[in-house]
Amino acid sequence: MSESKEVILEAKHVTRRFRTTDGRTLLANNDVNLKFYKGETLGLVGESGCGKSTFMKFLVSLDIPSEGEILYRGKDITKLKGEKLRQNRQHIQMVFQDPTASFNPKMKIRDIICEPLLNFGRIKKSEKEENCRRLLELVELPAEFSDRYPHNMSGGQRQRVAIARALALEPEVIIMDEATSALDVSVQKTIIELITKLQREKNITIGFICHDIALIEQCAHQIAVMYLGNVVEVLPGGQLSKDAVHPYTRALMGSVFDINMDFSKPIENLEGEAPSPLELPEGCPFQGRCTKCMAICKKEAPQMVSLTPDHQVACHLYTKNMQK
Ligand SMILES: Nc1ncnc2c1ncn2[C@@H]1O[C@H](COP(=O)(O)OP(=O)(O)OP(=O)(O)O)[C@@H](O)[C@H]1O
Repeated sequence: MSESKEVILEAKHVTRRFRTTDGRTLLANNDVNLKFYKGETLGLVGESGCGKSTFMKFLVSLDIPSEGEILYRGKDITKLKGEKLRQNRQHIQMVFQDPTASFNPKMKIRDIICEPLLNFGRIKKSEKEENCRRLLELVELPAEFSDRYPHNMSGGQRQRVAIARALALEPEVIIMDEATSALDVSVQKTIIELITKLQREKNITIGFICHDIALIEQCAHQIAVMYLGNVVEVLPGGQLSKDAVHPYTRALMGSVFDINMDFSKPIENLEGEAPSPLELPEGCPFQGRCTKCMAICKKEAPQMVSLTPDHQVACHLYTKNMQK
C-alpha cells in the first residue's frame, strides 16, 4: 500500500513551458505530480515528444521547472544553488541512452568509473584501481576492463560501465533515460535483470523512462503514463493488462502486447500522431485520438481521480463530471 512506503522523491505540480523562436509557448509538462518510493522503480512511459525527458531532467537538476517543486527527502531541489546543488547530485544519478556520448573517448574505463569518486573527494588517486574493480564486479564485468577504452566494448558492456559509474557514489536514486533502448532485445533483458538485482541489493529507487510499455511492465513497481505533457494514469506495474483503464494506456498496450491480454476490456486503436504541444486543444489532451471521446472531453480537462490508493486516472469516463 502506498501509505506505508517511504517517499524519496516527489514532483508537485510540475509544469515546464518552452518559449519557441517565433514567440509561442510549448507546454512540455503540465502539472505533473508523481511520487518515487524507496527501493522501487517508477516507469514513465509515453510516445516520443510527450515530455518524459523534460521531466526527468528536473530530477537530476539538469533543468528547473517553470512552476512546481521537486522534493528530495522533503527538500525542494529546484531551489538549490552552488555547492548545495553539487552535493545533492551525489544522491540522484543518471544513466543515459547512449553512454558513448557522455563518456570521454580518451579516458580509460577506470577513469570514467572513478571520476565521480575523485570529484567528490571520496577516494585518493591511488585507490582508483581497487574501486574500479569493485564496481566492475558489481555490474558483472571482468576486472581487466578497467584498462580498456569505451570504443573497445559492446553497447551492453558500455551500458554496464555507465551503471557502475552511476552507482559509484552510492546514490539513493538512479534515473535511467531510455537506458536500454539502443540495445538488442537479449542484451536489454540482461541489463534489466542486472538493474533489478542491484536494486534489490542496494534498495535503490529507480526512475525508468521508456517508450516501450511492455518493457516497463517487466521492471516497474509503479507506472506513470504520459501524454502531451500530462500524466494520464498512474498504476502498479505487473498487472497492466488487467488494471489499465485510460484509453491511451489501453491503446499503448494494444500496440505492443500480443499475448497474455485480458480480453474482457477492449483495446482501443491508437491512430495517427499526437498533436503538437504547441497546439494543445481545450479539454482532454487525448480527445483527438480517443475512441471514447465525449462532449465534456472537448470542454474540460479531466482531473486525476483515485480508483484505488495505488491507481489514479485522468479521464472523464472515471470522473464525476460524467454525470453532468
Ligand atoms: N529546450 C527545449 N526547447 C524547446 N522545446 C523543447 C526543449 N526540450 C524539449 N522540447 C519540446 O518539449 C516536448 C517534450 O520533449 P521531450 O524530449 O521531453 O519528450 P520525450 O517524451 O522525452 O521524447 P523522446 O522519447 O523522443 O525523447 C517536445 O515537443 C520537444 O520538442
